[in-house]
Amino acid sequence: MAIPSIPMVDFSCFFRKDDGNGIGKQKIIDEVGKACSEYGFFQVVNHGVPLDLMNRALELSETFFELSMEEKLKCSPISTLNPAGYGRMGSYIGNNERLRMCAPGSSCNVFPCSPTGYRKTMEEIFKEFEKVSELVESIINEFLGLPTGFLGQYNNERTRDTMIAWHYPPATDITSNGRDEHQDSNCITFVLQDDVVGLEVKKDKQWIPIPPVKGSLVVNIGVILQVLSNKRFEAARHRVVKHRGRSRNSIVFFNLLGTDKWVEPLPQLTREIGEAPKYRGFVYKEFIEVRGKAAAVNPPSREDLTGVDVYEISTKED
Ligand SMILES: O=C(O)CCC(=O)C(=O)O
Ligand SMILES: [Fe+2]
Repeated sequence: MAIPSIPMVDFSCFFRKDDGNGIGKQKIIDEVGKACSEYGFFQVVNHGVPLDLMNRALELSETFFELSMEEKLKCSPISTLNPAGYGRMGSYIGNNERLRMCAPGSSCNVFPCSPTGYRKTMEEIFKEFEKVSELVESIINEFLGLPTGFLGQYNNERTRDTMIAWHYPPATDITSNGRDEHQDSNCITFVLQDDVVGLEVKKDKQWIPIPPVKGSLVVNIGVILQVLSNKRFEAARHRVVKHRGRSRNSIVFFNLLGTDKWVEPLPQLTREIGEAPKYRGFVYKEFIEVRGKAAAVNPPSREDLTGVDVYEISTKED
């Protein structure tokens, strides 16, 4: 049986002045909506993030992760509560590594002096990711038939957004595990991958590889949009499998919600059209706490498996 592939969408008409009567944009809105409903994933080209900036960010990240451990550890988070900085998954050398950053200008950011220009490049691409995430959010807003600008006004705290540069050393005989199967706990995620395969999405119990395509970004839906959309969209489960011969670098941008936000299936997609909500409402930070507690019980790498199922309203009759 042929392995299906996730849809590729071209956003160029959103950057042209001559889209006639908007037919081109409507086609893209429909394609994005269909991809989010069927896969929770798509790839996008002509998204507005400059290609040379994407290449530079990946190259500089690769150079950073090649530095000595002593140098990299100088970028450790400034406190245990600090989200930004260098970290390894597990304690042994050769394991997956990451450099996490908060919004440019945030006092929690820790950047290396070398390679030169790394900080500037990462801050630049962070800003570009913010723009493309606002565009995708507005496309989703249209597809769901919400009042113009509704999702943008609801999800209006950009200071919480996060970006992670990942480095996955090659697979060994002991492990090929890059990231365990998980759902993202945010609204929308953007992945810039280098040319090494590894990212996979689960669809109908089958793992579908997401091939690297030069100049493209991978977009995936997080659990918050799954709840808001009353499960019209699924936050697909995905994982990273390490390559046998090569290391892989990616830069992942997470569009996150303010921690005090109330999350529930939107009334426009439930009450107002006579549809039963599939989830109970919750405050976003409550969900983060639930996940944190689960992580304390389960091995930490399984943390992301805890989804929003705990808020699901059972439709079975007792
Ligand atoms: O590195 C990647 O391609 C994806 C990583 C990922 O799924 C995540 O950080 O949530
Ligand atoms: Fe993820």
